[in-house]
Amino acid sequence: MNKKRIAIFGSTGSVGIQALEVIAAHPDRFTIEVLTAQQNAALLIEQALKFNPNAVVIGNEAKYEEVKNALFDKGIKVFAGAKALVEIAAWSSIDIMLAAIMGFAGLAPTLSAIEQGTTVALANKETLVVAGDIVMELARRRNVAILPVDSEHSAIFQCLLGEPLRQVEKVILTASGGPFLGKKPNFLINVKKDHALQHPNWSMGAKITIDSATLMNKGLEMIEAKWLFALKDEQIEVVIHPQSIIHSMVQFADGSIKAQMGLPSMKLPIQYALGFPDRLENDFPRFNFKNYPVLNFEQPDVKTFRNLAIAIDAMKAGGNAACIMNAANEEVVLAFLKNRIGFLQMTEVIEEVMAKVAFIEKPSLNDYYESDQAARRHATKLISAIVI
Ligand SMILES: NC(=O)C1=CN([C@@H]2O[C@H](COP(=O)(O)OP(=O)(O)OC[C@H]3O[C@@H](n4cnc5c(N)ncnc54)[C@H](OP(=O)(O)O)[C@@H]3O)[C@@H](O)[C@H]2O)C=CC1
Ligand SMILES: CC(=O)[C@@H](O)[C@H](O)COP(=O)(O)O
Ligand SMILES: [Mn+2]
Repeated sequence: MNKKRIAIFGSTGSVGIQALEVIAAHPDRFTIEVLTAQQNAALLIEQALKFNPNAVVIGNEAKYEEVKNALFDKGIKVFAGAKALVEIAAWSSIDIMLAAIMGFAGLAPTLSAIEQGTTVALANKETLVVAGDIVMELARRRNVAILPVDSEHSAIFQCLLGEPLRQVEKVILTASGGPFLGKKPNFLINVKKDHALQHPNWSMGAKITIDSATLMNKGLEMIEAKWLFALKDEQIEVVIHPQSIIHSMVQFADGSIKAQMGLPSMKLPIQYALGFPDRLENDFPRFNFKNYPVLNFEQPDVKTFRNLAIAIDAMKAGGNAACIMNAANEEVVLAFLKNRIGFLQMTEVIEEVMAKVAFIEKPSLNDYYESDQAARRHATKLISAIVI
């Protein structure tokens, strides 16, 4: 069997590190072709020395010398900068590009891989939130498979196998509710990043962990599901499920519901996407029903966690609305992580930015880039005026 040559864009992040663990456990199946990082040169070097890729890219050009000096006598090519990420994503030697960069920055390399005709294992949900129409249309034209890595979308993908899309009534995305499930604004007004970073079930990067706490993550995931599975807005529902055992569900035309479940670990959806269509054996801990006598479900509180309502409105508005929202969200999450703004102020800034940046009904890719920039400029201005 030919080994699949994997490029991990964002190998130093939470998804990237777990992907390397999956790959290390299956040396008969996978080799590493490319690894990329933004700031973490030390970990990128360590990963490269272990996995011996053809090339690495360090996004931050100031770290090029450090990476080059560590790897130049190992026969590993070293590149730096955002342009290199896009160019190397187009290498024909890559069988699967794992898109695990965080945020809008993941869009350009992913488009480049799709343009080349390379299968994409997609963790970076922001790519579809920002420009889902363009990304999916390009994938259709280039006949490229986009394999979901996000746990909910992997669940839906698995539930849909063998089922015609026209027989789908709706998808039901499960949400843990985050660390502040059940809390009200009088509590949320005082929460700090240390508490918000304590996700009840998943260990993830900082940005997505804050998104889970505000429920923005579920809003982003509704938009991601819309594009991935060609759904109408009204076919996408969210239910709070605090245990994160059911990863998501699909309800069909006859009312039957299929759910995909298991312990909350990203290794399974990562392995499933990389190994697809095979299910690879592993030693991951198994779910035991006896340890979970009760699974709970409830409606999301969109009055308190307004980010979810904002994202639903953006999804329905279409055009560049979700792109503007995403850019504002990336800026406010960063500011919250730096203790520059409060938890509830994140939502206020996003709303103000969305009211300010011009709506475009049918954006081009360039329009998306410009909307992203305009939203960030406006968000930065609003954030800098906040005193906490
Ligand atoms: N973590 C999880 O369990 C899940 C994550 N996702 C999605 O996967 C993506 C990655 O998440 P996660 O792994 O948690 O994120 P992390 O923050 O842990 O890692 C992000 C990765 O992207 C790199 N990176 C950050 N900024 C840039 C940039 N501007 N240009 C190039 N590379 C950059 C980082 O490099 P460096 O560290 O070197 O700076 C790092 O390798 C996100 O879109 C997230 O929503 C989806 C489902 C679950
Ligand atoms: C692991 C994963 O896919 C995350 O997106 C996770 O679902 C976040 O949990 P929430 O349900 O709290 O947003
Ligand atoms: Mn998810």
